[in-house]
Amino acid sequence: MTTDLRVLSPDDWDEWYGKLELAFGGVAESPEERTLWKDLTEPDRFIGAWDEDECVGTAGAFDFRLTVPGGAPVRAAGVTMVSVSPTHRRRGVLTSMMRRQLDDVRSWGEPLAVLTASEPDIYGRFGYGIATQQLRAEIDTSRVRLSVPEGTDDVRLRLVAPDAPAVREACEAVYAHEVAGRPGMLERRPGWERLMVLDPEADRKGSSPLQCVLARRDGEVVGYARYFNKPEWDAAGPRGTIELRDLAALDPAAYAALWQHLFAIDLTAKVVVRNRPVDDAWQHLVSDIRRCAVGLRDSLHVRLVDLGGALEARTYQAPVDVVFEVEDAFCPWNEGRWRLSGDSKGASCARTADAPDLRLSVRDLGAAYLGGVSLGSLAAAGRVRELRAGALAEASTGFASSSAPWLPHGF
Ligand SMILES: CC(=O)SCCNC(=O)CCNC(=O)[C@H](O)C(C)(C)COP(=O)(O)OP(=O)(O)OC[C@H]1O[C@@H](n2cnc3c(N)ncnc32)[C@H](O)[C@@H]1OP(=O)(O)O
Repeated sequence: MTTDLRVLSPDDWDEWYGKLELAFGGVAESPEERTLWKDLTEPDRFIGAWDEDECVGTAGAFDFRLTVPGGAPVRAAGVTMVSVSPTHRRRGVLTSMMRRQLDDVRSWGEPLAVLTASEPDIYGRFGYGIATQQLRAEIDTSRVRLSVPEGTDDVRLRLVAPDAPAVREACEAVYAHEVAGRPGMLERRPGWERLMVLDPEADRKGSSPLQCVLARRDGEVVGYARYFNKPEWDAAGPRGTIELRDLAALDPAAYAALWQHLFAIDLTAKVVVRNRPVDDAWQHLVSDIRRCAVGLRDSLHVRLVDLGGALEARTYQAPVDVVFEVEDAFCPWNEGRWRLSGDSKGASCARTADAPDLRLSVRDLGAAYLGGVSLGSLAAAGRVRELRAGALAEASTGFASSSAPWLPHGF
C-alpha cells in the first residue's frame, strides 16, 4: 500500500484531528480541549499520511526545551498525536511516519525526540527507551499522618480561581523555577499553561471544578496545588477523594503546607496522585507508607537522534571516559563507536576507532540518558555488555542524576 506523507496544512487540521480522534476510538473530546490542541499545533512540524483524498495517519513533533542532567534546556522534538486509521493498520504506515519524522528532527538539528506512549510496546523498535517513570499513589488520609518541617506554620494558604490571569502567572513562575532543577521537565512555552487549568465540565464526573490553593510567605507566592475535590460521606464518616493535578513549591515548608492542606480537607479520606516524581518528598513526611498504595508507570520515552550532540548536551555526576559501541538500525548515522569524556562541567562525544568499553543499543542509551535508569540495571538485564572491567560502574555513576527525572504532564 502506498500512502503519501505531507506536512499538515492548517486548512486540513479539522479533518486531520478528526481522524486522530477516530483512531483513538471515536470518543470526541470537549470543545475546550480540541481548541487548545488546535492552538498548540505547530503545523509545519506535523504530518499526515494520505490515501488519495483520505487522511489515514497523523503525527506531530512539538518544538520543546527539555531539562537534562546539568540543568541545561536541550531542544527536543515532542512526538505527539500519532495514529493510523483502523482500516490501514499493520501495513507500515506508522513506520513510514516515524522514518520521515526522525529524518526531519535530524535535519532541524534537534538532538532528542521524546514521547509518552499509549502503549509502551510501540516505540522501542524505533529506538526510544523508557527514561522516566511517574509515581502514582492512593493515600489513605484517614489513617496516614504527616510530619511537617519547621516553618510550615508560617506559610499562608488561600483558595483562588485557577484560571485568573494573575494566578496562572504566579503558578507558572513557581513551575519555571522547578524546571531547571529536574531532568525530564519541559520549559512551558506561552499557551501551554492553559493545559494545566483545562477543566471541561463533561470530564468532572461528580468532582468539583478545578481548585487552586496558593501558598504565600511574606506576601510572595512560594507554591501552589491544583486539584479536584469529590466529597462523599456516610454514617461511617468521610469517604471522599482529592485528586491532585499538580503541585509545585519553592521550599520544603511551602511544599509541606500544601500537602497538609490536601490531607486535611473535610469529607475526604483519600488523596489520589497520578503523576509525581519517583523521589517525591511527601513519601518522607507520611507516617505509614504502606497505606499510600504507591505504584509506578512508564512516562517519558527518549530517543537520541543526534547521539554525539545529545551526550554532549548533558553533564556527568562523576568523570566518565568510555567508548560506547552503539547499535542503531533505524538511524544508522548513530551506529558505531563513540568516545564520551565528561564530568560535572561538560562533555565531548566523538566517533572513535578505539576498542569499545560498553556495547548497547541506542534504545538503552536513551533509557539511561536522563539519569533515571542505571546502565548497571540494564546490564543486569543483559541489555548492556561490559567489555572493559570497570567501565560499567564508571558510566553508571556518571550518568546518574541527583533528582529523579520526571515529566509533569503529557502532550
Ligand atoms: C506518541 C503517541 O502519540 S502514542 C499514540 C499511538 N497511537 C495509538 O495508540 C492509537 C491507536 N493505534 C494506532 O493508531 C496504530 O495501531 C499505531 C499507530 C499504534 C500503529 O500503526 P500501524 O501503521 O499499524 O503500525 P505499523 O504497521 O507501522 O507497525 C510497525 C510495527 O509495530 C508493531 N505495532 C504496531 N502497533 C502496535 C501496538 N499497539 N503494540 C505493539 N506493537 C505494535 C507492528 O506489529 C509492527 O511490528 P513489526 O515491525 O514487527 O511487523
